[in-house]
Amino acid sequence: MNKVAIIVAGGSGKRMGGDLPKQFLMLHNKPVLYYTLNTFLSSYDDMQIILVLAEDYVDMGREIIDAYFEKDRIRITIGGVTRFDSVKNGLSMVTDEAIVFVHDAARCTLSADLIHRCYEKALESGSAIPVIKCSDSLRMITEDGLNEALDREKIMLVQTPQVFHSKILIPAFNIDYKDWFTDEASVVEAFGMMVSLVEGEKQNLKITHPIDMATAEKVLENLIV
Ligand SMILES: Nc1ccn([C@@H]2O[C@H](COP(=O)(O)OP(=O)(O)OP(=O)(O)O)[C@@H](O)[C@H]2O)c(=O)n1
Ligand SMILES: C[C@](O)(CO)[C@H](O)COP(=O)(O)O
Repeated sequence: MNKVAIIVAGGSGKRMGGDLPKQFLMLHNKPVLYYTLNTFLSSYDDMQIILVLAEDYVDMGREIIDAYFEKDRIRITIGGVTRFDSVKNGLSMVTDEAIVFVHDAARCTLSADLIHRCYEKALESGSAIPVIKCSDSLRMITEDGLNEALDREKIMLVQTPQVFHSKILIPAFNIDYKDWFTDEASVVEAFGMMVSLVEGEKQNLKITHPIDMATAEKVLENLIV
């Protein structure tokens, strides 16, 4: 089956702060985006990439591709205002039937094993959403402004890549945007379909705040053998 990864790198990294979006910050002398692209390209020889970039950062993205990768496996498209828009723009370039991986550029420490696990599950069931258990206790703020404990055994933390058969994901993204669409699973569910979960991995952190850069650097030290 064709394999296409839509790597969403069109965000501005407000929570990280600074002038440069986090996907272009350096970890061990290479940009965050390099590690994400490299893991996807190495995971399968026939993996194709659609890289979604904000218009102002297309040149920077091209420079990374030119410096490190074979150009013929990576296409670039422009992102949108929301993550949903960026994924939708990427999906518009998927023309053949495929297993589609949607992945945050900011999750640069995932393993190829996770990509393989998601692919196998999506082939079998149509979708694969990686999740991990929560190691903190959880509280929900209730409508009356108070709070109550949640059973953490019933809560899973959701990661990317979120992987679907193109026959599911493309029509799902034709529905109207809702502000609670924080990932592809929520879009597909709103479209009326269930999603399948697979075991994610703790190392697959989403670089969001400055402290995450130090953690990612440490994780990469163990990944780069
Ligand atoms: N309009 C957007 C918003 C986000 N993303 C991408 O979606 C991924 C997950 O988003 P997040 O971690 O929230 O990144 P930012 O939107 O850049 O961060 P922030 O919310 O702090 O501004 C990132 O790889 C980001 O580049 C995107 O492609 N297009
Ligand atoms: C897609 C995601 O990474 C799954 O955990 C997450 O929902 C992205 O959220 P953000 O608001 O863009 O940080």
